[in-house]
Amino acid sequence: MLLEIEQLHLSFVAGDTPAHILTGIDVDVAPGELIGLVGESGSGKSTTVRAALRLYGDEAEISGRILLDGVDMVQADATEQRRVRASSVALVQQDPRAALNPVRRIGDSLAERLVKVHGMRRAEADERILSLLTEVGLTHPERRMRQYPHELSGGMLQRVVIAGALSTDPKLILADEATSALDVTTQAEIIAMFQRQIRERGLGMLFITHDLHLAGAICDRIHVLQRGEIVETLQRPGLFDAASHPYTRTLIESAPALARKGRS
Ligand SMILES: Nc1ncnc2c1ncn2[C@@H]1O[C@H](COP(=O)(O)OP(=O)(O)OP(=O)(O)O)[C@@H](O)[C@H]1O
Repeated sequence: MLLEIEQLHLSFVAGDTPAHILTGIDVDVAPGELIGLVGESGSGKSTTVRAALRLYGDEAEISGRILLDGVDMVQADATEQRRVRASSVALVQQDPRAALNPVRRIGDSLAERLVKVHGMRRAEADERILSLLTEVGLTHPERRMRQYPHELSGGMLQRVVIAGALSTDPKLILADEATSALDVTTQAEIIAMFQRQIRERGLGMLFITHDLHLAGAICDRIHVLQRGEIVETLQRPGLFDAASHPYTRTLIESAPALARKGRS
């Protein structure tokens, strides 16, 4: 298993009264699986991912078990947590501009991690990045490497961020609303590329989205999150047919009929 979250509870403790955010979350992702975590804004999706990576400090109190690539991230010290984050897993978030340094050329930004953290020679890093930029569907990859983030569109930049995420050969990708800000065509292309990576590299992916119908079109299994609690898990075959929780039914029915029709 690449990710095993078992009975994760989380409270933010800054301020006078602790805010209890996550209640008993259970999520597993195996190699080659595309697992959805779906809920409305504020339901706790990003908090679950950030907690799994142990990106919170003292402000969050965590209990439960989080195994990332076999390492217990709750018990591991900070050095071990950093090692797992650098080698086994990649996080892709909604805003690619936040993930890239605006005053550095794209090639320099992407190569830096490979050279500094993974000890690659710069020429080797450049070659790898060039091939990944091509793989994620960017035209003129050599030119892109010399450009700055402001010279590229949001969709192109998200492809750059995904190439960077794949460059360290992670086993697991945490995609947190990674396609939500993109137009439908780019979204479809990036999702097709994710699916290819999952099939060809045996990657596992936790796909976090507020869009239940999108998750329904691509995921093997979907956990529905409401106010920090998984209220229902939808499985194939059947998926939406078996949905019984009122919150899941509301999410199913709230999508425009056209979108439902297009994706069914
Ligand atoms: N650092 C923090 N301190 C206190 N509360 C927080 C913190 N981070 C998140 N929260 C609260 O936790 C709850 C869940 O937020 P979270 O960002 O995980 O939701 P989400 O489902 O990812 O929503 P969105 O799609 O809008 O990002 C919210 O009520 C939010 O205000």
